[in-house]
Amino acid sequence: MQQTKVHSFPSADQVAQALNAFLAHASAEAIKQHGRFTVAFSGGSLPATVAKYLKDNKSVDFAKWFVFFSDERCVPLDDPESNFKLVKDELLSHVPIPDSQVIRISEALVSDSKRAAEDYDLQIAKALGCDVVNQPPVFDCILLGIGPDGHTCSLFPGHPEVQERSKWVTFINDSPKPPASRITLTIPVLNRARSVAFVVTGGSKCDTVKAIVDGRDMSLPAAHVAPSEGDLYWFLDDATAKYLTVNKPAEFKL
Ligand SMILES: O=C1O[C@H](COP(=O)(O)O)[C@@H](O)[C@H](O)[C@H]1O
Repeated sequence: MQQTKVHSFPSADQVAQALNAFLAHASAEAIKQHGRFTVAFSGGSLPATVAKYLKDNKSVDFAKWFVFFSDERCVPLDDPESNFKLVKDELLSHVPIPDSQVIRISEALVSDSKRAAEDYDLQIAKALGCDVVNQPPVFDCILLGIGPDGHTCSLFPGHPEVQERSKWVTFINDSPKPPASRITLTIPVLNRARSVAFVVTGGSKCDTVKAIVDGRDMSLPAAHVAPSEGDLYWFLDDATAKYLTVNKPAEFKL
């Protein structure tokens, strides 16, 4: 891992402003270096925070974005539980990302999570032009949330998917948080990204964030996220970061 950078801001609104600056910068750098920006979104509370200012940022070249999902619930794409629908409603419907560059779960396979995961793996390989066996995917940025139980993506404490090291996308049919069937990126993929950013606001997960960031409690799946080459960011509000003893500047510097 290059560096862990923890930022804590007085309000969730300021977290959204910092994320806007962070993603505009990460996007511009990636496009300068290799002509596109590949970014994976989580669901839950994250898309609204990420999109709040970003959706109106005219400096971002959204036409060169390729959007993926760090996890997805196995439900139809218009279901309120769908992470794709969340990201679409918050961001994709407001910015000019070509639909063909939004790599989503195959709706025809949502009743079979194993096949949906295999298919998503192939879709990622095709979109990124990599060989899934020999060239595992390297995303420019992966945006992650956490649950109060320390889950991230659909990697839940005590579940075998957390230990998956050979597949890049796997599936779960007994998620403790509904819906039960999901697909998810695995730890090796998260740890090959050029940058990973956790976004947590609201205060209710302050103990969990403390256990992950300060405690490195490996019983919590989010503590396994440690990009080998990339940087790891935490974008927090003060209510969530209140127990952290690490340095946590309230600014994001380019
Ligand atoms: O089920 C999920 O939960 C996590 C956390 O969601 P939040 O609403 O507590 O922020 C989310 O990151 C993940 O993508 C989602 O599928």
